[in-house]
Amino acid sequence: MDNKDTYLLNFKGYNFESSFVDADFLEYLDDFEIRDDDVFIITFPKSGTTWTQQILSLIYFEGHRNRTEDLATLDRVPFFEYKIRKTDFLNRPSPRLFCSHLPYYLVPKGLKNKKAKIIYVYRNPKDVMTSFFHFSNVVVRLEPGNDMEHFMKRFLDGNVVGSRWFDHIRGWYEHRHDFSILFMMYEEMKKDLRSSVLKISRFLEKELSEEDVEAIVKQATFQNMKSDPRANYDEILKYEFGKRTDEGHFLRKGTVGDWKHHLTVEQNERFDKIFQRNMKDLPLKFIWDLN
Ligand SMILES: Nc1ncnc2c1ncn2[C@@H]1O[C@H](COP(=O)(O)OS(=O)(=O)O)[C@@H](OP(=O)(O)O)[C@H]1O
Repeated sequence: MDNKDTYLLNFKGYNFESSFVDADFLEYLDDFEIRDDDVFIITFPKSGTTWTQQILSLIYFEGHRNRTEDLATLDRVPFFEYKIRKTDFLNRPSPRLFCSHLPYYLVPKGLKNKKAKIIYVYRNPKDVMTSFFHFSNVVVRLEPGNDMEHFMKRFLDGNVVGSRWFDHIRGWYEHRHDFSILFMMYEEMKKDLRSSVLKISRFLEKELSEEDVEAIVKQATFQNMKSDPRANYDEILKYEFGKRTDEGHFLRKGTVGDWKHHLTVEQNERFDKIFQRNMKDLPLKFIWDLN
């Protein structure tokens, strides 16, 4: 392990956020005991983790009725590798729901039993980078004072939490046959949330009534999640971790194509060239804009 930056912890070539990670747990990841009914959301940061946490929590907890209890989405679908809460989430009763940013090669080997399920959510990387830039420079100030040029270099070089975006998605895609995995695209979720909820519930073999679906879709919209403190990290970051500034929100815009307002023409062309070089043989489709 080595510390390239104060907030990055590199373990086996992958960058973690150092403040929430337990080095002993990382050593034990491979052997962590997976149960057949475990469900993992896996993402590169800023690709739709919180959104899918909310959908999953509603499918499993109480999607069919109003959410009355106080439990945050994060507590229903906690992070696997990050100790964000003190509770022992790992030993919860089944079914355990987790979210994670791990690369394919660091997840517990038990996931290869193909019984436990993985939902991998991906998003076009220009919007991922834009969202990440905002989060790191405005919401929590991991990298105060940096401009997009500086951040883009870090993002493309993989000097961010999650390491290189290209490696993360390629790894998971190329090893998809080793796992029981559903690929979801942020932009498709944005285009048609209802179909996305149905796709996820079918994959999880969870039957939903018409009423359930309506309630889940309603509670998983950007506006609803932004105004419900249980469904976003604004209060958690501010009052529990003391990390959040008063500027910006964890749920910032939730749109497709906002990168156009943040990248110069030259930066965009440079990004495209690097994207082509890294992705040309990967048959995944991307949506860069929804207009
Ligand atoms: N319901 C809903 N609809 C549309 N978009 C949504 C929704 N919930 C979260 N988001 C957007 O997802 C971005 C945050 O990504 P993550 O949740 O993956 O972040 S993290 O990795 O957990 O830190 C961040 O994107 P940006 O708004 O572009 O910054 C969130 O706004």
